[in-house]
Amino acid sequence: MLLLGLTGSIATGKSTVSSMLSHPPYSLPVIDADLLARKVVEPGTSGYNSIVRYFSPTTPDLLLPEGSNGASSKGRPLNRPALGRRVFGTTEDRIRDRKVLNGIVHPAVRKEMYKQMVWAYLRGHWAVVLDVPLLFESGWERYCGTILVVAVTDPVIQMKRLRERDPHLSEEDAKNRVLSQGDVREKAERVMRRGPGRGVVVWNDVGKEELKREVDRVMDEVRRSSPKWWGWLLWVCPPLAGIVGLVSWWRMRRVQLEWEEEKRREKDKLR
Ligand SMILES: CC(C)(COP(=O)(O)OP(=O)(O)OC[C@H]1O[C@@H](n2cnc3c(N)ncnc32)[C@H](O)[C@@H]1O)[C@@H](O)C(=O)NCCC(=O)NCCS
Ligand SMILES: Nc1ncnc2c1ncn2[C@@H]1O[C@H](COP(=O)(O)OP(=O)(O)OP(=O)(O)O)[C@@H](O)[C@H]1O
Repeated sequence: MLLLGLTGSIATGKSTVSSMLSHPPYSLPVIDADLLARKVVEPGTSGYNSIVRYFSPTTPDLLLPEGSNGASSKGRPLNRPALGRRVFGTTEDRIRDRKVLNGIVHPAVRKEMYKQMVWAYLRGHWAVVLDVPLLFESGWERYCGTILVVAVTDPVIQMKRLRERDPHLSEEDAKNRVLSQGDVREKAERVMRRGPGRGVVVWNDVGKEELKREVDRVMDEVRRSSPKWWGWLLWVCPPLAGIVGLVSWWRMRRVQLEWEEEKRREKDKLR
């Protein structure tokens, strides 16, 4: 089964693309990391308790008021925009707090993702989509046979779509969110290093019709490098699937390390 990583940056169109991939003619199962990241911090979970322990002394509005939607005997839900204001941004304390939050949420999300991947494999799907906004930042890159980056060439389009979709965000909040992630154009360049069919970019600067055509174009490329019959062969022969998975992991790890080394060298030159 092909692990098809789907990433990009905030509001570049990942959810729109994942919805296209989950419908015919693709009908692929989608594992949505954002959705899981919400589930693992619901009141009563250990993720919720850790967040409340660390953030509540310094964030008075961390929880939604009593009687709000989702409140139960297990506690009041997190006030996500307030927590977002605490962790998104480029100052030292925001970066530190973001790391703390990631350290609480990411391991729990990974566990849920493993469970859903096994389930998709048992059901015989030729591929499963891993919709992970922070795919490169969280180290998932090497596990994916193919990575699809949804990108826009113009950051103004990204900000405009973000503010139209989330009108509750101020311009500063929206900027802080965009700046909290790696540049999507750099992600697009990075993914191409993986080679044809292993790294693909869907450009999403124009309308949704054009986006659909872009998705069809890149999925043709993915299918050519990972045809259905190959998926079936791996399914009926789990040891072969294990070997192929290991080889792919090793090759993609090399691509990842080479990229990181190159970026380190570039930074050193600027010092
Ligand atoms: C800070 C939180 C509570 C804000 O919640 P809110 O509902 O306002 O935003 P939402 O979760 O829908 O995220 C929107 C987008 O922000 C970006 N984003 C989310 N978390 C992070 C992060 N830690 N670093 C950089 N970007 C992030 C992603 O592109 C995401 O798609 C929430 O984003 C969170 O818990 N983040 C930490 C967990 C995480 O990394 N989630 C991403 C997938 S694993
Ligand atoms: N080609 C397009 N033309 C016009 N609007 C678009 C296009 N693609 C996406 N959008 C809109 O832009 C907004 C952001 O798209 P989407 O939610 O798919 O992004 P995302 O990358 O999943 O965001 P996030 O990282 O916040 O989850 C949505 O309101 C969506 O309808």
